[in-house]
Amino acid sequence: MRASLLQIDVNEGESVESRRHRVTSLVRDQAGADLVVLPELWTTGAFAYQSFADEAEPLEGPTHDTMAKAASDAGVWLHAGSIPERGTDGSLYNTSLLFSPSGDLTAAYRKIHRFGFDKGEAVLMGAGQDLVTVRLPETTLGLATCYDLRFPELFRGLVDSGAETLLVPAGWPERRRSHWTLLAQARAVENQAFVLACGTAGTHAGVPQAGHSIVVDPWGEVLAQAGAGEEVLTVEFDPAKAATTREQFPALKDRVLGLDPPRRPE
Ligand SMILES: NC(=O)CCC(=O)C(=O)O
Repeated sequence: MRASLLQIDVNEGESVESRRHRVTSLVRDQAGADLVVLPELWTTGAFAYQSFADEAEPLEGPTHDTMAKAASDAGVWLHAGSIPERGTDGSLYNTSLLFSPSGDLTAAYRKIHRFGFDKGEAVLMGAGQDLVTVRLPETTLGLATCYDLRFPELFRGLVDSGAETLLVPAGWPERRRSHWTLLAQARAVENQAFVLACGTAGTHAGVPQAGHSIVVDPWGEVLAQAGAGEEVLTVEFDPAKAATTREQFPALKDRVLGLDPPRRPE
C-alpha cells in the first residue's frame, strides 16, 4: 500500500476557506496513492478553541463536500482528518471522516478522549462513544484522534475489532513531541499494528505544532517521519506484515482477559 500523510501548516494567517481550497488540491495531487491521511481539526487548528463554534459544520457540510470530491478525483481512500462537527443534538464533536475512492463517506469517528482537562476541547466538545474500524481490501483500519494516543485500552479495543492499521490524525504540540514519537511506537509494538499518525505544522492559538508525522510498522520500526514544516510524507508498506508479526511473535495471544479494572481514584 502506498500512503501519503499530509502534514498541513495550520496558522491564523490563512483563512479556513483558503486552507480548505489548498488542502483539496493537495489531496487531488495524491492520485496513485492508496490511502491519504490529513491531521486533526486542520480547518481551525486543534488549539483554536475560540473558533470551534463559529467554524463548526454538520457532518455533511463544506469540508465533507470538498473532501468527498477530492477523494473521488484522486481515486484514493481519504482519511480527511477531523472537523468541528455540529451534531444534530446541537453539541460539538471532534469528528473524523473517512471517504472511499468513489467519494462515499464510509465512516465517521467522534474523538473519545477530549484534551484540555477542565478547559478547551474537554468542555466545548462532546465525547464520542463508539470505536470505529473499517475493512479495506488490503487491511482493517482502526480510527483514533490525537489525545486518544495516550489511552492504550482504546487501541486494544480497535485490535479486538480486527484493526491492523491504526490511523491517528493529530494537532500535537511541539512541547510534547517526544511523547508523540514514543506513544506512536508503543501503540504499534503492543498492538502489533501499523500506526500512521499525521500531525500539523505551524503555530496556531500561540501553540507551536510538533509536525513530525510518523509511520511505524508492527515491529515498532519507524518507516518514515516528517520534519517540522508542511510536508507530504509518502510511504510504501505491506499491510500483511501485521498478521505475520502476530503469527511469528504471538504476544497478543498471551493476554490475560477478564482482569478486573482498577477502581478510578476518588
Ligand atoms: N489535540 C490534542 O488532542 C492534543 C493532545 C496533546 O497535546 C497531548 O496529548 O499532549
